[in-house]
Amino acid sequence: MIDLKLPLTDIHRHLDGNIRAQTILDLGRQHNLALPADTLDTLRPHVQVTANEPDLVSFLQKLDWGVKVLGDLDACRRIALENVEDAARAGIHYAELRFSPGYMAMTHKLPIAGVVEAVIDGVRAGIQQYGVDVRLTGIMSRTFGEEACLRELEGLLAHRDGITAVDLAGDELGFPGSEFLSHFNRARDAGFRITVHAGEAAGPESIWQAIRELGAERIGHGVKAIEDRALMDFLAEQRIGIESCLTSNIQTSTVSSLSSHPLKTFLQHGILATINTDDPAVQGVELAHEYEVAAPQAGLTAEEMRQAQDNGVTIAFLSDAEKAALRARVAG
Ligand SMILES: O=c1[nH]cnc2c1ncn2[C@@H]1O[C@H](CO)[C@@H](O)[C@H]1O
Ligand SMILES: [Zn+2]
Repeated sequence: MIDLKLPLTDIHRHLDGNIRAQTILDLGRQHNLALPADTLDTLRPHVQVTANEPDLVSFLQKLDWGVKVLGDLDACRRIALENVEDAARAGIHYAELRFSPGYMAMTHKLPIAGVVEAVIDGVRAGIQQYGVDVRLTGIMSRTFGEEACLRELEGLLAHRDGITAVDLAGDELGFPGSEFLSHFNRARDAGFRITVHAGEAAGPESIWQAIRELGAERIGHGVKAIEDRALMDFLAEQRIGIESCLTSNIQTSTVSSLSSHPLKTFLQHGILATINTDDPAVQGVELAHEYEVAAPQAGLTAEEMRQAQDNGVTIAFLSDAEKAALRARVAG
């Protein structure tokens, strides 16, 4: 259940994991690209999860067609703008949209800094048009290795003012956080806020590593913290928030069923855990589904959902004044 008096936030939402199927068709035609299907219905199974995937890496392949159709920087601007429209339609007041500029640039060899600029542009236009408050997080896609991540970081640094935070995402098992120390040292020196995907495919040690060595202020997913009581204590004490994505965790087979999802325990433990989508278009779910269907199935009470919703504002990458303004705007 969504509390209408509180801001609705989605602070873990991949912009390049939320490309509309119709837009994939349009861009495919526009750039003369061979797609696996040419109608919405037949394309859908290629770009959307239809049955739970066996693991994270299989799930992530569903994002590939969305970025393969990004034939030029205008296409990047378009999907950024549409993402803000989608967030507005979902009733979201404040969204942190994350994207991997190197992943978006890869197929058509677009300039990475150009992709960053186009996304910032599209999002700015969307904010004007739809009135949603948005911040951007740049992702380094670990799946493509250290060098590729360095190029992503450099593209993000070239547009430092338009980017709030950096993140590490992709294949957590194949590419441990320890390979990216220098990237995060540079990101922190530049004043970026830090969130890291950790404890999704790998265990609690990956979360410890993200906090201690990469400087994570928040953790994406963090599911495996449930296996380490000392870590849960630490997350609560240090106010390191968890960005939970319930349906995503089922679709990647990270958690076997919602009734065994650790979000409820995290909240009971006093951890600043939140409810988010991850990759809405790929998952075929929006944020309302997470509050109205998934969270109750994960055993959350109305009060626990309200707490999670409130935590979304508390751990947002905003200043205290911005958080207060956001709360006041919605409380009306
Ligand atoms: O649930 C997830 N876990 C880990 N990485 C993810 C998830 N969803 C998307 N990406 C990764 O984020 C980048 C695009 O924004 C890509 O690297 C994609 O694989
Ligand atoms: Zn994610």
